[in-house]
Amino acid sequence: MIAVAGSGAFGTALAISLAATGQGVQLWARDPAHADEMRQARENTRRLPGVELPDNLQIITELETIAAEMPVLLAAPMQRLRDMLVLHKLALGGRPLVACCKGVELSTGLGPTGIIEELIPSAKPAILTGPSFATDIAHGLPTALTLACRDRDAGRALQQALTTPNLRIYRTTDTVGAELGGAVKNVIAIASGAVMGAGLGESARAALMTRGFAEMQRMALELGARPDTLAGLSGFGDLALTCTSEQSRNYRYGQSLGRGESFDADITVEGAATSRAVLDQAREMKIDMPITEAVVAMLDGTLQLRQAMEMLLSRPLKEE
Ligand SMILES: NC(=O)C1=CN([C@@H]2O[C@H](COP(=O)(O)OP(=O)(O)OC[C@H]3O[C@@H](n4cnc5c(N)ncnc54)[C@H](OP(=O)(O)O)[C@@H]3O)[C@@H](O)[C@H]2O)C=CC1
Ligand SMILES: O=C(CO)COP(=O)(O)O
Repeated sequence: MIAVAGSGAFGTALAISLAATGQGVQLWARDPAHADEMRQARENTRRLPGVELPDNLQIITELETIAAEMPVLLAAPMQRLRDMLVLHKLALGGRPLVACCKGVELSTGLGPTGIIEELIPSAKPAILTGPSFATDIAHGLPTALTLACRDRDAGRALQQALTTPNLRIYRTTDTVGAELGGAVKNVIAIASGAVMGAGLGESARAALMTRGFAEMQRMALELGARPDTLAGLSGFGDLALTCTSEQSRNYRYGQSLGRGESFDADITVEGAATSRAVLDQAREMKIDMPITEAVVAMLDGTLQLRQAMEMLLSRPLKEE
């Protein structure tokens, strides 16, 4: 038995995938009307339309009903994770909590496991991240993810619990690397989408992805991440997926910036707030992150895409 808190696209997809092992899965929705809709339609029409919810997936609206010590996957957006934990602190304590969000909190500079540690010290924090689109997971397409947990034994148990026939889980204790890979790749995906939206070409995108990967490494290694984590699913893997697929909301958001079009403000775009949080931290640590800086300036409207490209191309020539 396992529980997923948050019935957005990703939480629902993970719940469906976990249910495919035959075990009971509880999926928590914060909005009772949404829960009722899902119970009646056996589908999450709001967030993940077109996929049936299996019979062994139970929709719940009270986190207090989840059995003690059972792991809970936390599938709220990054900037909402704190609110969710504050509200449900008692129900979530004393168990493994697996963050399924990507990013850095704007108000504190913390990643998901840092927020869990701060608010629910009795929990065992972990993060599930890596290249995967919710619809792919929900349709049972093969996917590989990284589970990062500083507690080695808890990490092993979670790896077993979260593996499904189509979802292969790799394990690490490097939460810093796993979190930063997932956070920075969304910033670079916005930049990649902008370059493609403006018609600057695939060669420019490849350069941006590579130099974006260098930014990811610069910050993460300084913070103690391991190089192999960044080269793995949660870093390079997710960067490659998100910077090249129109399934990605961060990429599509970037495309609309590049085309000078507006974008639906209700769509979750984690890289927007995270780019600002990463840049704040980079400035504090005196780390050079020019692509992140350009993304933030474009989001603030202080720089147009063409100017951003000129800025990046006119930087002093240096060794790779
Ligand atoms: N979608 C994907 O393909 C993937 C997503 N992720 C990550 O998963 C995370 C969630 O994204 P995703 O599921 O796609 O987002 P969605 O936009 O589909 O859904 C967001 C969900 O979070 C809920 N929520 C919002 N605020 C709160 C809150 N304060 N407390 C509790 N729940 C809240 C929403 O509830 P309500 O509906 O009631 O508003 C909704 O169910 C992101 O960090 C994303 O990067 C990772 C890999 C793949
Ligand atoms: O994280 C993801 C793919 O791994 C999903 O990307 P988006 O949030 O950009 O849709």
